[in-house]
This record gives sequence, structure tokens and C-alpha cells, in this order.
Amino acid sequence: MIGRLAEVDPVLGELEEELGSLNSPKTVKPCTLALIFKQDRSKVLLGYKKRGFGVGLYNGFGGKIQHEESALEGAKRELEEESGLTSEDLVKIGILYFEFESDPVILTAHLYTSDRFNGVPVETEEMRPEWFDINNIPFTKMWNDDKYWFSFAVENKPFIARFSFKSDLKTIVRHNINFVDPQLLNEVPIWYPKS
Ligand SMILES: CNc1ncnc2c1ncn2[C@@H]1O[C@H](COP(=O)(O)OP(=O)(O)OP(=O)(O)O)[C@@H](O)[C@H]1O
Repeated sequence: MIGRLAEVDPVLGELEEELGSLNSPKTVKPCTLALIFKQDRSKVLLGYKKRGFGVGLYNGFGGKIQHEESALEGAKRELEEESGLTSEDLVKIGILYFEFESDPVILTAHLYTSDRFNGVPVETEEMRPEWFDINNIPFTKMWNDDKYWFSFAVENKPFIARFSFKSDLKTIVRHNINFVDPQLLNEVPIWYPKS
């Protein structure tokens, strides 16, 4: 049977098959990622990661989705934990699949944006928040995939993308990006890890 992702692109279909197969050696790590904009979208809030995966890089706010939590619930929780902000208006704008050479884990990032939020950004143990002008995003200090998709999030163009990294976590050996119907973003399963 052809799955929802295979309908979009065969490269995503392979991934869907691997993640959906009970015998697959691949395992998934579902994460969230939230980008908060000023209401006129002139600035975006990024966090400088002080520890853990992606330390030393600027990124949106997010982390692992807990078992049985929805992606949206996880996105709201992680946003609050890492930035001190709350938002009732997170809109899903993308799904990113990341693979790393010689690593069976496929990291998925469920990407949300919002230009309405409550609170004032606070520095936490994990992140130091900073507003950036939308025309001056610090791509050289971010994950290398970000420059490929960031503008689509800013412009509200729903997409699904897949990136394959070398084990240096820097070199992208293959990538593909597909614009999709926004409805599809909510239909693709989260594929919680098997145990
Ligand atoms: C490879 N290219 C990448 N490009 C852009 N963003 C990336 C990324 N790879 C991971 N991310 C994001 O980085 C955060 C990790 O979150 P992080 O909190 O460190 O996860 P961690 O496993 O430690 O979970 P806990 O927060 O402890 O639950 C999470 O938002 C995830 O979407």
C-alpha cells in the first residue's frame, strides 16, 4: 500500500516504509521545534543552545515529544520550558526528517510557528533567547539544514523535508524538500519509538 508520504515523494516513501515496518532496524526520535515571530514577522526569537544536542548553535525552541503526548502539546511544553513563553496559536508548518550516517535513529522535528505569544523570553539552563532581524538570521551558527527551509517557515509555506548528514553532524549528503497541503502535516504519524 502506498502511504501518505510516498504519495508526496518516493524519497519520503522509503522513510515511511522503514519507520512503519516492525522489523526495521531504524528507530525514531520525535521532536518539536517552535519559531516565535514578532507580530509583523520582522524578527524571530532563537535560542543559543547551552547544552545537549546542538550545543553552541542557535535554534528554535523544542525537544523530545513524550510518549502519548501530541506534537502540538509537546511543542507548547518545550517552548515554555526553554523560553518562558506560552502560545495558544502555534501553527504546524513543516516536518523535518534527519538521518545521520551510521546511526539508526531518524530524528523528526515537527515544526511550528507563531506570531502571538505571552510572556517575556527568559534565559533557562538550556537556552539563551535572542531576537534576530528576519533579514539577518545567524545561519553560520545554526544547523546546516536551517538555511534550506527557514524562509518557507517565515513565508508560511507548508513543507516536508528530509536531510541526510554525515556523522560529523555538519555535512549534508542528500536533501529533499516538498511543499505539501497543510492538512497532510497533521495526517503523518509521529511514529513514537517502539519501546
Ligand atoms: C540535524 N538538524 C537539525 N536542524 C534543526 N533542528 C534540529 C536538528 N536536529 C535537532 N534539532 C532540534 O534540536 C532540538 C533538540 O532538542 P533537545 O531538547 O536537545 O532534545 P533532547 O533529546 O535533549 O530532549 P529533551 O529536551 O531533553 O527532552 C529539537 O528541537 C530538535 O527539533
